[in-house]
Amino acid sequence: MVRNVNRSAWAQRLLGVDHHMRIRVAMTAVSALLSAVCGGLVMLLAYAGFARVDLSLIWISTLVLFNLAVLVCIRTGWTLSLDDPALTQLQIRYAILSNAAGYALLGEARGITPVILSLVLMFGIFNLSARQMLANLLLSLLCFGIATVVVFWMDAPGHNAVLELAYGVMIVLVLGGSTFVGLRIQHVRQRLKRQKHALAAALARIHHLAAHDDLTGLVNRRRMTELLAVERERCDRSGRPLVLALLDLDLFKRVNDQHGHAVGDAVLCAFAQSAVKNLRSTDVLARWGGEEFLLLLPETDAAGAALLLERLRAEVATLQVPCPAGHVAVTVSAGLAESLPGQSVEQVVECTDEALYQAKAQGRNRVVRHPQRTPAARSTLQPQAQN
Ligand SMILES: Nc1nc2c(ncn2[C@@H]2O[C@H](COP(=O)(O)OP(=O)(O)OP(=O)(O)O)[C@@H](O)[C@H]2O)c(=O)[nH]1
Repeated sequence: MVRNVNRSAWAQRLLGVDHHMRIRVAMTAVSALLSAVCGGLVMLLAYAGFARVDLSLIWISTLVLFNLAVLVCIRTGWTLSLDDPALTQLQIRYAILSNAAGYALLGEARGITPVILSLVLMFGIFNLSARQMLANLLLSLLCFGIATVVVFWMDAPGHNAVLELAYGVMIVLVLGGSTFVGLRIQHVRQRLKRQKHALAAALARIHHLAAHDDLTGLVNRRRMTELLAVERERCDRSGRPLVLALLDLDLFKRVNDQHGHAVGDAVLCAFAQSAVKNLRSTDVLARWGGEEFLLLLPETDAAGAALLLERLRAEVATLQVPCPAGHVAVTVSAGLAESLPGQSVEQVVECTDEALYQAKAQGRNRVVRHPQRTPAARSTLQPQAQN
């Protein structure tokens, strides 16, 4: 257990804490390790007489030093502000130049360099675009073409027209093949990425549909019930009363009967839009039933809520919803209630329903506040405003 903790502390120190940093450092370290192994192989070939030891040493030293410098730059966070914080393109471009130089300098051991390069190109698969990969392939072919000319020009040991031709074909095949595989993997990755985004969008849409009313776009009854439970707990903690209002479009059946269901739907939408415009961002208006809407007013006392509802009622009365016959006008009635200590959400909603019933009974197009907070008025419901 203690050993595991020590090991992870060491891993954190070496690779960093950030997930992306860890991946960058690990990838660069693996690439550096592979370069070191390839360098070892070249040295082996040099000591076996296939390449000049001094040139091989210079070639390997620059390769290892470059890799170490890149590793330090990444691990210290120096590259974080760059577009390519993993320095992938720089590493690959360096590998292309270095291996092409190796091809020209390493004598009979030069055949190993295109293989090393194809290995390095693989590291670009995850970070480079298809365009960058193709550009790297072209640069590789160009550099190795120049290196081949240099081999002939310098009369490098062991060179021979047939052998160089074979190497040339192999270089094209190895680099072209690794780039092709890289492009395929890129393609699959891009498709997976697109599918992931599409799935995330579909999931967000499903969440939205589960919580919202299709017609008006308002929060639906299910979601409102959850929000009410949360607000109830908040009120319990703060000692504030829960303030709710139930709103109902007046004589809405008549709108449907006279103008048709589609116009009725348009009226519902127009009402919802107009109401939302008059609310604060913290207020929540939900479609509670057919033409019934429940309004949750956090951080608002009943007096403030009554003022807001009155403003909303007046605004709705000015609505003119276009229809084939001209315009439809509607009014709204509202029942307002404020919770007593210990009252459940259902009880408060019941109070709003009673107040709404009174608003309708008193002639509609008005706001009625439930009187349960004012004991003197318990037997009568108080109209707040009327036309
Ligand atoms: N167009 C449309 N109509 C709906 C929708 N949901 C409910 N309704 C209609 O709303 C009407 C409600 O009518 P009632 O409950 O009788 O009440 P009202 O005519 O509004 O009268 P009061 O409430 O007493 O003012 C019914 O005709 C329902 O069919 C809807 O989504 N779209």
